[in-house]
Parts: sequence; structure tokens; C-alpha cells
Amino acid sequence: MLTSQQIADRVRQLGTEITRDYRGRDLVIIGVLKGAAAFTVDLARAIDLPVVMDWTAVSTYGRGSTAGTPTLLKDIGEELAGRDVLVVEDILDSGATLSWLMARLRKQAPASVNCCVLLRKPHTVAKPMEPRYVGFDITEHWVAGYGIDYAERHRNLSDIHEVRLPSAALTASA
Ligand SMILES: O=P(O)(O)OC[C@H]1O[C@H](OP(=O)(O)OP(=O)(O)O)[C@H](O)[C@@H]1O
Ligand SMILES: Nc1nc2[nH]cnc2c(=O)[nH]1
Repeated sequence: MLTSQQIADRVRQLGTEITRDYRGRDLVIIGVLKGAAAFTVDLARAIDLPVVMDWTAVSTYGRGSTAGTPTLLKDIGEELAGRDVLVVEDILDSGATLSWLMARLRKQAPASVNCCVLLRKPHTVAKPMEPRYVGFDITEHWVAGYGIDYAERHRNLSDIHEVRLPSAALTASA
């Protein structure tokens, strides 16, 4: 679906935009494990600012048209009060994970909270939200590679691939 070269080119563009938008600010980048690990590291290296990096992990069940139920698996360590926060996610699908996470981070009273998603799927129905930065708008097909898994495997692929699944398996995985 997307080659490593296409991804690298877009990551470089996003890094340039973020560098311009956050110059002179106290930027904290929060990568959402596990899917956004590769993207977060590459994006951070494309930003020409002294950013602070931190990590969180959230698991969300009941995606799609039903409201997801997120669980925090790993919290951040940074204090966010008064700082500019950029959450980095691999995929925006139902929006359940990101909307829950951003509401949680806002409770620490940061100066701002925005997000950068690599891939946006077309139907963010459950929790509509507008990321400040989007890498690519894609179809609703299941994808894997560049940090994104299929049944926990294939995160190590350099390209992003479409995974052909029977519709029953797709529902079970979500
Ligand atoms: O917009 P949503 O419907 O919430 O879906 C997007 C989330 O789903 C995937 O995470 P997953 O729970 O599979 O965990 P992982 O990042 O560890 O692979 C993906 O990495 C996003 O975090
Ligand atoms: N791994 C993976 N997780 C997802 N969560 C929502 N869509 C996807 C997808 O295409 N792949």
C-alpha cells in the first residue's frame, strides 16, 4: 500500500511542518505503543528541535460503530503542565483510542495537545476528531508493517501492506 520511500518522504514533510509550528516551544512528543513506535522515532528525527520523547500504551476494545473501552497499559513519565504535547499515533480508525488518550492528557493542563497520525481511515464514526497532522488518508482495509501488526506479527516490515482478511476475522481482530 505504501513503500518505505513514500513513508520516509511524508515523514520528512511532517517533520518540517512540526519544526515550523513548534519553534521556540517546549515540545513533548508522546508515542503510542506499540503500533506508533517506528513512526514516532522516525518523525522525531525529522524534527529539528530539542524535543522530549515519552511513551504510552493503550489497549482499546469495541472499536467500529460501538464506543471503544480503552485501558491504560503504560503511563507517561513526563509532567505536562504548561508544555506543548504532540501525540503520535499510527492509525486513526474509530477514534476511540486517541480521543480517550487526549482527554486524559488534557487533565494535566498542558499548554496545548495535538496529534499526528500516520494513517487515517475514512470512518472515524465512534469518536470524531481532527488530527492536526495526517500522513496519509487510506481505505478501511486492514494494514500491517512499519510498526503496525497483524496478530502481533509483521511490525518489522519496512513497507505498509494491505492485509486481505475474511470479514469475520477483521471483526474479531478489531
Ligand atoms: O482509532 P481506533 O479505532 O481506536 O484504532 C486505532 C488504534 O488501533 C491500533 O492499536 P492496537 O490496540 O491494535 O494496539 P498496538 O498499537 O499495540 O498494535 C492502532 O495502533 C491505534 O492505536
Ligand atoms: N494493526 C492494525 N490495527 C488497526 N486498528 C484499526 N485499524 C487497524 C489496522 O488496519 N491494522
